[in-house]
Amino acid sequence: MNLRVLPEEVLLARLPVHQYRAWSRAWGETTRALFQGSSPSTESIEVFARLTGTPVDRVAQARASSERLEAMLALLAPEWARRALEHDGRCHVSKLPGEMMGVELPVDEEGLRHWLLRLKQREQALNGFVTQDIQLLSQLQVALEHARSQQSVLITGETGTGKGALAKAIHVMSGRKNFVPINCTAIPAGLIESELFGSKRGAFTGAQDKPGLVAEAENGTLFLDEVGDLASEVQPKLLRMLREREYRSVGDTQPHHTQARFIAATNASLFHSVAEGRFREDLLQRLSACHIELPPLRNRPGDILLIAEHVLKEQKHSGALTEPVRTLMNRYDWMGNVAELADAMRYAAVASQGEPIRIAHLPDILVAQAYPPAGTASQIILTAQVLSSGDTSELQDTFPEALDAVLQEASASPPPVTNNQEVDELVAAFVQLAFLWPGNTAPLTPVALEKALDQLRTVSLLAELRQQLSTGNFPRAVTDSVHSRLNAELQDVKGPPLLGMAIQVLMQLLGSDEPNDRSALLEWALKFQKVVPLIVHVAQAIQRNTRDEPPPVTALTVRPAKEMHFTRVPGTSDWLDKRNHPVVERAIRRAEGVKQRAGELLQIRSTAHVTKVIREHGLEQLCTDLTQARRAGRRTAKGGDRK
Ligand SMILES: Nc1ncnc2c1ncn2[C@@H]1O[C@H](COP(=O)(O)OP(=O)(O)OP(=O)(O)O)[C@@H](O)[C@H]1O
Repeated sequence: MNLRVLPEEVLLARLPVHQYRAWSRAWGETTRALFQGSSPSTESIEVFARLTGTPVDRVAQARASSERLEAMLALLAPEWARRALEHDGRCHVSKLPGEMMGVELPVDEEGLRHWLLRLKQREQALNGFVTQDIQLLSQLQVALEHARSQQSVLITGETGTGKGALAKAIHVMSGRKNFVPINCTAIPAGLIESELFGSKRGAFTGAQDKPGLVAEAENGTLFLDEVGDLASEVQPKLLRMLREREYRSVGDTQPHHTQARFIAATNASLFHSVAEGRFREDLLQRLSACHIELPPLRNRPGDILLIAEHVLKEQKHSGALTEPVRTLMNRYDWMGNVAELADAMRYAAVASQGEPIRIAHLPDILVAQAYPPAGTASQIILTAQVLSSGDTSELQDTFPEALDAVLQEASASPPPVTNNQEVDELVAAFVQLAFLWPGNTAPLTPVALEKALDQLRTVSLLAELRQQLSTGNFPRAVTDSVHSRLNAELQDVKGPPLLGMAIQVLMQLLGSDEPNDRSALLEWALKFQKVVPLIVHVAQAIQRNTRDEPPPVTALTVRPAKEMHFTRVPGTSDWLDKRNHPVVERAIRRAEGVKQRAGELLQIRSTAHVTKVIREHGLEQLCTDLTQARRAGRRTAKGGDRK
């Protein structure tokens, strides 16, 4: 049975651990998508098929007739299912972290040893080539499968996407001897033939007996970089060599045989070049026995920080990036792809002298291009991040004016919302600010809660900071005064961020099963002045319900003291009242995607995780109550209409 739903197999034989994690995350998300709702999307079936190496129609059929992953696996892999049922120790369906399911693979020890050996080899090979992009991972899979063959590989992709790095990885995997690169652009047309094939003494002026790069790559790999620029007179000779594994040195009459393996790379479209007559079609066919197209970095944004950390570690740096830097890196348009990213990180590693990378350590061009325009929500996010990163010298050095503008704007009125993206960013800004609330696991007392409620008005908190910043002396005194003021304010606000919890409650509500189009919700709910009071209501509800409890109350266990309905909590009905009700209704109906977006921005990968956080914080009951209250409110409103 060619079914590869085996994280263990991936772990042991197919991918190194960090890539296995990406794989298993995709696996988890896909299986969840498959089993959420009644009919799974075509996309999730396709992804599942790709991940498992099972034909799409078989997956679709199996899914149609099973309600659980185990049952589906039983259809696709009955032998495993039988053994799993019989509790065969080495074959069972097991739960992986993050509620994922996996099937453990029965392997004999000999096989396991063999796999481990191969794993080690692969890890080494792909050490310098990191990705979590699922499409690229499957391309790598193809590459690795071809590694040991003698077939030529053609790697295409924009400049700096890592063609050379991948060629090297394939070479290492092949277990061959030398890796001999040649850049076909760099060598003049007149010289390339002798460079490649070698020459006989006297073949041309100054010619010596010289073996070429093909000979050097015997039993190894010849990497033809920028092959699209290969001189047209050399193309037939290369073709002959690929076909017959034979070539002649310049000036030599005797043919030589070669066992070299050829990997070619280009950022030009060879298909175009063929159409324009600049590249031979038969040569292209020969070179591309296995073709891998490397996607540009903009199509795999999840790789940006992963590769950045990897490059930093290569530079013996800890790999730590401050939050604002992460934001800027994600905003930057990496035209030069991984090569540009790697250069930027090498620069930052030197500039930071081992400290976590801050904005000031990044190349100027990156900061200038990626820094969001003044007054936008994105700028608020960034500002909030900088403030919370505890290193305001970054701001003073680099953006005092920008910060001032942001804070002024934010305190005067919510940033203007011009389009959906801006609205999204506002949400993000708000959620970010909420999550920046300093917190720890010490008890949350009612007094502290009172204070926290005051501070829930994030905008006024920012305004206060602005006040502090504008009256203080740059640089140290300001920082100190801001910090001491904040510290005094927040001193006894302990526990996980209250505002964050409240937002999660809100998101849980808004992310209820109603589908699609979030713009009305966003327009209504996610402007600061409207969300803040709502959040405060929720927070006050928590407070009221905890007041009866003798303090201290640990925030981690903040939950209604007894079974209660949210509608009974005084002060909460006004957001469900007639005036707001239709708006809330509409908003909730259009809420799909908010949790996900917020989750993404918080680097919480799945909505399930957000839900988990809510669960962990004991807010589930509150959510249920809120949802019931909403439904009850809806019924009342309908009843009212009928009257
Ligand atoms: N996936 C990756 N993981 C880690 N480092 C990478 C990755 N891809 C590329 N790099 C690094 O980025 C740099 C540029 O990569 P490389 O030279 O292979 O790109 P290229 O596509 O061959 O560029 P060009 O088109 O200019 O020849 C190298 O330092 C390489 O090690």
